[in-house]
Amino acid sequence: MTSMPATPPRLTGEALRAGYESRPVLDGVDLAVAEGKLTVLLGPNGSGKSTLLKTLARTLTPSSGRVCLDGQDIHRHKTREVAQQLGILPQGPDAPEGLTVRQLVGMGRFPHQRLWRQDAEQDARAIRQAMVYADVTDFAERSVDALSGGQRQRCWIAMVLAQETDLILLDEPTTFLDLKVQVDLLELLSRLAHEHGRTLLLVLHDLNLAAAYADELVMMRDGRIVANGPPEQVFTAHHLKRVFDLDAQVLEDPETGSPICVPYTRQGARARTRPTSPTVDRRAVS
Ligand SMILES: Nc1ncnc2c1ncn2[C@@H]1O[C@H](COP(=O)(O)OP(=O)(O)OP(=O)(O)O)[C@@H](O)[C@H]1O
Repeated sequence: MTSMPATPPRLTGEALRAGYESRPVLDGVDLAVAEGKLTVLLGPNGSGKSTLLKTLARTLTPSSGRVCLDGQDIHRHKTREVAQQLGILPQGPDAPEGLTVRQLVGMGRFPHQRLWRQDAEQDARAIRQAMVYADVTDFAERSVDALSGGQRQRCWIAMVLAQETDLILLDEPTTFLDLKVQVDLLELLSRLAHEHGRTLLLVLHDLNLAAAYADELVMMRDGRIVANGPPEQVFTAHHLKRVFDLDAQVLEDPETGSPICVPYTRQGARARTRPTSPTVDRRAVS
């Protein structure tokens, strides 16, 4: 029996160098974003994660190397064509003043609309579904700028979901969200990949959530990829030290088998083993 050929990656970066005016950031990055999987980009502040995301989404033009969408240089595709296939949520986006949640989510439909051709039913369905997924239906008619940081973040996520693209790039989508909402969102994104075949690339800062939900982890430092592969292979004490300069031990989640990192907190450990106040033996007092 012949095995099915693996789907070739639709989005790739080859030998990417990119940055801002006189500040080079990406230093020769090669990345093929795994199809139908959830990939998480990890790295310390300033390591180039957002720059890589923006370069892959065509928001930033590389000074050398190229990004390919379906095998063709992404800059050769029309903007609308790219927007129909790739949705990006940048870090800390701003909504125009007074915009309601429903209007913001509706903006995700722009790439699918033309002056002379609009499918109102399809748009309304996509907007409704995205609002349910991101759990923002309750405040659909409220102004985005009158919401809390976490509620606003969910509205932006709904907007990207309403775009109904196969490729979804999210820069720190869990910022401002409480832990339960972070977990709910990662469950949803994971379902989009595993049940609906979407390809997701996210930047996260929470190492353990990244290790728990990612199919692939990409670890960056100083504009370069240091490690790339399934969490069980790359989420190691060695890489955490090399990428984050973090001293930690990596254990295995007894339920799921996912790697978990426990940072060594020397001060904390010392405080626990050396109590600051004298211990009182209650039996001696009574
Ligand atoms: N618009 C800009 N103009 C000039 N320099 C920038 C700009 N955006 C980012 N940089 C610089 O590029 C470098 C990489 O930034 P980038 O935002 O890609 O890092 P990051 O890994 O996403 O960081 P963080 O985790 O803090 O969001 C940093 O030194 C940053 O100061």
